[in-house]
Amino acid sequence: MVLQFFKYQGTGNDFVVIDNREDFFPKNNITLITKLCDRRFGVGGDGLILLENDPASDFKMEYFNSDGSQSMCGNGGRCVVAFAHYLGVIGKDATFNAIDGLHYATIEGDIVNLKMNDVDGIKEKPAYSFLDTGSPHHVQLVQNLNDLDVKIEGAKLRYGLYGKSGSNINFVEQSNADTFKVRTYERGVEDETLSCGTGVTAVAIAMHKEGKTISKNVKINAVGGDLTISFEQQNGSYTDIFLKGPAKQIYKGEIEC
Ligand SMILES: N[C@@H](CCC[C@H](N)C(=O)O)C(=O)O
Repeated sequence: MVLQFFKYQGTGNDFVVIDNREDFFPKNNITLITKLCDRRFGVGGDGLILLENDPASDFKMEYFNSDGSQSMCGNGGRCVVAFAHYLGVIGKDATFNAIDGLHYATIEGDIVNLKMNDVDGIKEKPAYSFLDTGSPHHVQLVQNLNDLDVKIEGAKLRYGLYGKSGSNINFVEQSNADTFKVRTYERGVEDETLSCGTGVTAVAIAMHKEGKTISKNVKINAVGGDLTISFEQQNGSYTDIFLKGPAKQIYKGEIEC
């Protein structure tokens, strides 16, 4: 089988993206998914995204981590909106279904502003917060973020604290009143990625909840680029959450599978 693919990145979180509106892709074939995401034997990427038809919205995003597991991906969501725009499936805005439900997004140039689901049930512990922004996230403030071995320290927490299903692990350092540097260990990739959209969303909300910032327009410097998270807060719940930043096509190609 020859597969046509596109490669996208959102602040360095990179994805193999496939137009599956004709429903040809064998989604149960985990070996194929892991091969496509393999950086030596395949195309390479932190995950695979299928754009599909959806009866209730403009399209559906099926997201797979590079190990074949599934969850919500914020940067993937921004990239699939850019892909839908490139294909002519959407104009300047879109609604699409994902594993965590319906999302709204706008696109202007290569900037995608993606609405995330409301967040509540934030668990605050002395050393960290845990919350779900479509995917589960541990958020922990650290000193000397640049010197941290994120793969080693992230894996310890991912497996040690969260059992089999695990969590993504975000390490954070505050830069100023409304800006934070973030490095993320992603479950399903089992390594540090250059950016994680649901992760930086979790960081912005956790930092606001912990009182580290009073801003509702939080700036994040991820390793692969900058993102902005805006939100409202009502009775302990976070609503109107938007994740904004660049999403770009890098190249397209074909692979024999
Ligand atoms: N990179 C993603 C998150 C992808 C899912 C995550 N690895 C999980 O399995 O929970 C993002 O941008 O949000």
